Amino acid sequence: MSLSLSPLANPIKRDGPVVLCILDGYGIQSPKANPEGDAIVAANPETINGMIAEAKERGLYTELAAHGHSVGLPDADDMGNSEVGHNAMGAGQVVAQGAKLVNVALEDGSMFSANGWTSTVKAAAAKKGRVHFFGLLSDGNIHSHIDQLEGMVKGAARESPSAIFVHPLIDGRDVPPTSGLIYIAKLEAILKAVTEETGVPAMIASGGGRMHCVMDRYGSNWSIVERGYNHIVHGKVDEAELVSGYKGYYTSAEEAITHARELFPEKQDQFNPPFVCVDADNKPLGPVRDGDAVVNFNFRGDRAVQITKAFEAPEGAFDHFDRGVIPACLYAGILEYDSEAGIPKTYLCPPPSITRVLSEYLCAAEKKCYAIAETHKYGHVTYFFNGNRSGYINEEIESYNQIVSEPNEMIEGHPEMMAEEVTVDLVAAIESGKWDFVRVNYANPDMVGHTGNFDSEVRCVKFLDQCMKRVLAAVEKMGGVLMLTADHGNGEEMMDKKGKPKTSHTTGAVPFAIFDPKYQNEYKVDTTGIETPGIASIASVTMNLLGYKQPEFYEPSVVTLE
Ligand SMILES: O=C(O)[C@@H](CO)OP(=O)(O)O
Ligand SMILES: [Mn+2]
Ligand SMILES: [Mn+2]
Repeated sequence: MSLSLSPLANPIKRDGPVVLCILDGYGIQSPKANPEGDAIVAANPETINGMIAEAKERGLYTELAAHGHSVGLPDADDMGNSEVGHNAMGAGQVVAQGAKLVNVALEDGSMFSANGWTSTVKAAAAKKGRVHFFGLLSDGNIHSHIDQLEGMVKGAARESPSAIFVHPLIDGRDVPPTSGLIYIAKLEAILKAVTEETGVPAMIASGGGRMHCVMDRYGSNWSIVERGYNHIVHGKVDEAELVSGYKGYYTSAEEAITHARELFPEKQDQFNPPFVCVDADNKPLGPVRDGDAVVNFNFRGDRAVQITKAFEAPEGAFDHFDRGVIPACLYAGILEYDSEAGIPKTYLCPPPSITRVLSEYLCAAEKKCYAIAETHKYGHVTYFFNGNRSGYINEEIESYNQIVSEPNEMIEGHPEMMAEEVTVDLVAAIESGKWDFVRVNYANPDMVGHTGNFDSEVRCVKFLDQCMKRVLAAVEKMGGVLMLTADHGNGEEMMDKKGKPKTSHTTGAVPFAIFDPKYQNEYKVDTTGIETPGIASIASVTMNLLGYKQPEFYEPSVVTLE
């Protein structure tokens, strides 16, 4: 199939660029949610609301679905997330996502006969090695799912390894902020049943909070990865963690987490310190040894790539931290995380195949494309947007810019984050006249949303509104067109029904508004005949605004040209 696009008979003509502005986590509250928790409404962002009001008046506005089946998730009520949201916007197609593919491979058993499994778990077990699983312990279904872990632990036990060790990272970001012990109890029950039924000893060996141990992304803070590597591989808790009476070494995960809660009541699960489970002689239960298999059970790539590098890079080819004595283990990821870079080398389930993405078409049409975000979301507008591929499609006509983020992701005290720097760069890109298509992700509403701090979220939305004023002015000055939208909801639900802080994403729809100062009624936003208009439609709209028809297999455009 060729990548050439057919031109529209009557394309709209504008001098300036087409801009896609993604306010990450900026959703529309669903009627079921707590209205008191809507920080976006509370912030009353005048510029954004004014722009949306104008778009509504002109017929240039709609709401788009950004969760569940609209973005390829297994269940209709799965909340949205950045990976699937940016995949959908950038690919124009809804593909069955990793969450679903892993479920299928577990249900039909194909995971257990594939090479990924036999060359790691089965191979280690055959030599009486042990099998380790590490990853995010929850049913958030954004990075992982506890049911998938259960399926794999059971599958591993059937191979009769000498032991199974799980190193859970507690969540509190995709599930309620301090719900970790609920999942730990579920996991303990699973492991107990497996041990009783198969005779293979299965236990929790170490763990920690996801944002403090292991799950950094885009190289923002490698010390998070180091901390996780140390508790998983070496059964070691860094000295710096042993403060205020925290011991680091406990007889069970429950004891460790309970103690951390008593000592640090203000910490959410996401930031729980690392712990290592020890026996009666204070020896770690399950550090990684030569010949063991290690499975990362997170299916989403952004926060899985760095720890994978730490496991896979040979001696001398890794300089992010000192890994100590590196065990010769057999490592696998549950899914392939980066197809371009080939990470990981071994995986248990093939990833979704996301091909023929918007960027490929635009590059083939020689449209000049610019992408920008701060570090925490940089890969979202590049790697996720391009179908989980790192790097450029065509470096000669594309430029991707990363504004370096503060390494701390708990930014409630500084909800402005790097939005000012992003705005300065974005305005310059729009005004440069160099680009046909500019895309930007503003991280704030989502990242601040994950702190569960309502007032910070309000402050962040107010600040973004100031930024948008300058962005819209630049678009107007250049005679361009801007689409304002989001990848999923978050900031519109900062409290649950009981008024408690809510840190997770939502199932809310997102706004889709077109700002087009030179508009002369040439087209309209029109969703007639589209059953559930979703954010995957945005790729088609982008093509239309640039003068092309979208390919037939793309989701229908929500724009009709007159
Ligand atoms: O922070 C993350 O990893 C996820 C939530 O788990 O958020 P987002 O999908 O917005 O990146
Ligand atoms: Mn997001
Ligand atoms: Mn998020």
